[in-house]
This record gives sequence, structure tokens and C-alpha cells, in this order.
Amino acid sequence: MENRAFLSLGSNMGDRYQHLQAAVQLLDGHPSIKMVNYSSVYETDPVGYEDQDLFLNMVIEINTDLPPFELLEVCLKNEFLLGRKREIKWGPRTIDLDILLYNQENIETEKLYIPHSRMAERAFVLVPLYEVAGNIHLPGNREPLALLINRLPDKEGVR
Ligand SMILES: Nc1nc2nc(S)n(CCO)c2c(=O)[nH]1
Repeated sequence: MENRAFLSLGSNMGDRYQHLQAAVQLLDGHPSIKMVNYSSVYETDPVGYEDQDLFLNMVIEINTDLPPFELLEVCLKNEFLLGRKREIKWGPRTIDLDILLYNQENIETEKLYIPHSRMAERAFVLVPLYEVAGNIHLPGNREPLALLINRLPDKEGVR
């Protein structure tokens, strides 16, 4: 499996830990996906839409044969299987599976945007990503992750 990808997982509804575990198991069970590494689970203050419960977030590193859009389909299918309802766009969710990075590619379409457009200013993404692969760079950004993280106002919100 020659492609490396990083996914961000989040949940702030129901049994959050169980949702994360189920999502990891679903991905791990996919014939074209191999789990390489995963971060600790962090409890994080909601950003974007503050008036909702605390999230649990983590990042996983995978190797996959799936091209980006097929990986996206697998993520969407797994969100659906785990009861993701897309009522309020920014609202609470049982599970969120976002593709952060796919090799060092830039993909900019309305369906799929990689690197994930807001990841560089989200401590709940960068802190677990740093734990999994502290030495990587965001495509087109030579700054080390540690420097990006130190600059973030919401890094206190990731525990
Ligand atoms: N801490 C935190 N805040 C969030 N706001 C949104 S939207 N989301 C959903 C992911 O885009 C999150 C999240 O996963 N964690």
C-alpha cells in the first residue's frame, strides 16, 4: 500500500470513546487500508461552534491503496454507519472523519480539500498529528508542526 494518509477523528455525542474506537476498527477492517499509527485521545474544547459539548479527538496514520476520492467515500460511509446525522452543519456529531493529508498532495475540489482547509489553525488537529508524526510538514509549508502549534491560541483547549 503505497499511499500515506492522516485522518482526524472527532466525536462529541453519545459514547464518544466508543465511537472513535468503532471508527478505527471499521477503517482497520478495510482490505485497502492499513493502520500505521494512532495518537492518544484528547478531550478538546469545541471550536468553530462553541455552544456544544466537549469533543474527543485523535489522529491516525494509514497506508492505503485507495485514491483520495475513494478514501473519502470510505470515510463518509463509516460516518453514516456510526450514525452521523448531518442536521446542523457545525453541530454535534457522533463521529467525524476528516482526511488531513494524502501523501504531500494538494487536492482542491468542493468535494475534497486536502490538506484540510482549517487544519493549520486547529490545535485539536495539530497536537495529535504532532504526536503521530512530529517530523512532517504541511504541503507547501516549511514550518515545523511544533512551531505552528506554539502559535495557536486554542492549544490550551486540547488536553
Ligand atoms: N474541538 C473540536 N472542535 C470542533 N469543531 C468542529 S466543527 N469539529 C468537527 C471537526 O471538523 C470539531 C472537533 O472535532 N473538535
